[in-house]
Amino acid sequence: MIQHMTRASSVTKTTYNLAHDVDKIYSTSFVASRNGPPALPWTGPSDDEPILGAQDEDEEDGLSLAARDFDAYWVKRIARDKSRPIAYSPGNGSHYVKFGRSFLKLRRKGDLSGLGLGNIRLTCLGRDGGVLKRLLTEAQIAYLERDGKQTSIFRNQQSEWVQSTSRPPRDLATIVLADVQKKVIIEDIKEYLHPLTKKWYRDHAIPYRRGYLLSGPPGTGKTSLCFALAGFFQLPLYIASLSSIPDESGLSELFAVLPERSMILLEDVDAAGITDIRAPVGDAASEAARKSAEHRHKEKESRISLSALLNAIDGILSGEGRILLMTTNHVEQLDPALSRPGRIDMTVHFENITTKSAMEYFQTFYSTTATFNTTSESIKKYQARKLSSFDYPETEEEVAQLARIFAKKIPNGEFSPAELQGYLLLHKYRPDKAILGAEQWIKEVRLDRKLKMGPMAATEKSEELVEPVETIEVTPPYEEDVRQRRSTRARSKSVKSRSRRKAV
Ligand SMILES: Nc1ncnc2c1ncn2[C@@H]1O[C@H](COP(=O)(O)OP(=O)(O)OP(=O)(O)O)[C@@H](O)[C@H]1O
Repeated sequence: MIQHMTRASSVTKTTYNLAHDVDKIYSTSFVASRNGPPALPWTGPSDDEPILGAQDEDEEDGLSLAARDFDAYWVKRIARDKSRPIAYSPGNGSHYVKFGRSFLKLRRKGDLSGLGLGNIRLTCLGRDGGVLKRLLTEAQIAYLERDGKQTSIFRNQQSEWVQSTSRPPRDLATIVLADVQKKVIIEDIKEYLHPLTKKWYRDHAIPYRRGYLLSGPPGTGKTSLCFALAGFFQLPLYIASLSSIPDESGLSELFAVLPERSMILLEDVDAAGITDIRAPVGDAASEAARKSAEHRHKEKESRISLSALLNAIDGILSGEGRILLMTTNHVEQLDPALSRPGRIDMTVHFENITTKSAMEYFQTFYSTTATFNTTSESIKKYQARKLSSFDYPETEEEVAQLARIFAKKIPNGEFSPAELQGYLLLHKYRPDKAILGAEQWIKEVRLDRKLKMGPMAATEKSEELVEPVETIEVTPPYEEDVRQRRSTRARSKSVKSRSRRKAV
């Protein structure tokens, strides 16, 4: 909001950090905080007073030092953490700032305990408010330079959105999901975001909103897909869990202030213990949803009713232009009213890992481009040391060959991608060990599940569990395969050197 006044122009803003833009702040009242974003300390009370702590070292430098000498790196890292930069920001009240040649008055009001800036009112003397507009434009540009490519993530704190972090986008290629499913959802969102679609909705008097339901067992990539989609479309992601919202008016407030072109993720909607059930009495699916909701309501006493949730999603106060994503582990337990078209326009089903997807996952995990993506000599040496006892695949084709051997050992649909990721993380640099240890890992996970199910189930299931793992046999044996790869490599090297000699 920009106000022109007879003698002064002023602007009230709450969104941008002004630290980059103002040249100097003349004030004696500052708030020192270690909570603020360390990269953006405000100018301190005096130019001579150093800002304590330094910026984070360049990531590549840190990695190089760690690769050479982990102990030295760790001492430095801890010292740096202990002297985290202290950010000074103007306290509540009036301050004077110099921006270019102009003096501006800055008045701050609000809660200084959190990360937010509270309410800042800027006033400049004179009739020309242009200096304020310039300041805000520069602040916006500085913000975009710093955070433009990152995915901004907001979480609800009670009934307010608070930016929790910005992080580099997750590549969609790292999500194991059938290519066709990925393509369908991306095309659908593209179509929705198209300006002609918006016009079409308006012309047909249909509320311009789109909803997706992501369903599947735990750890199959529902939340990860939301992060990746937000990164792909460069949209801010707003995440809320129904159980953390204090009451129904809080819920509608959260939906009402969502900006156009944003994504909102409601996690585990089946687990929220919604308090009224609208499924019609009669058919079996609705009955199941009703019973399960009643049961969960008894257990959780959620403060949010189903009608309030439906109202927030598509009521009159709910903003337009946003994309709603809901995740659930039990699609069958959702009230049909929640998932009807108009609220949920597309459902994406996630599954446990299949033999085929295990192969793809292994390939992404050990991709040579991801592992050797560095120009630093010390990091290369470190990797060479780590891999010295093993002939790490040099090409993507070699990784694919190993992936095929690995995938044969993974039974269809028994393990989640999260479980598989946990296992492969134990062998980050050793795809050979991941292959050799797979049967043992499968046995251990099965045993672990049996123990978690309790002694009764354990006895019932014991038959199943002692059965040998069906997919164990690997032909050719792993060692033989490595030998084959080595001899192919040696052959291709000798062909290359022969043709080089010929060329000479
Ligand atoms: N399909 C997948 N592709 C790639 N990584 C995955 C996949 N599924 C799970 N993961 C990995 O497993 C972890 C958990 O995944 P995520 O939180 O997305 O699962 P979820 O389906 O949302 O689980 P929950 O239902 O328990 O919330 C993440 O670290 C993620 O990298």
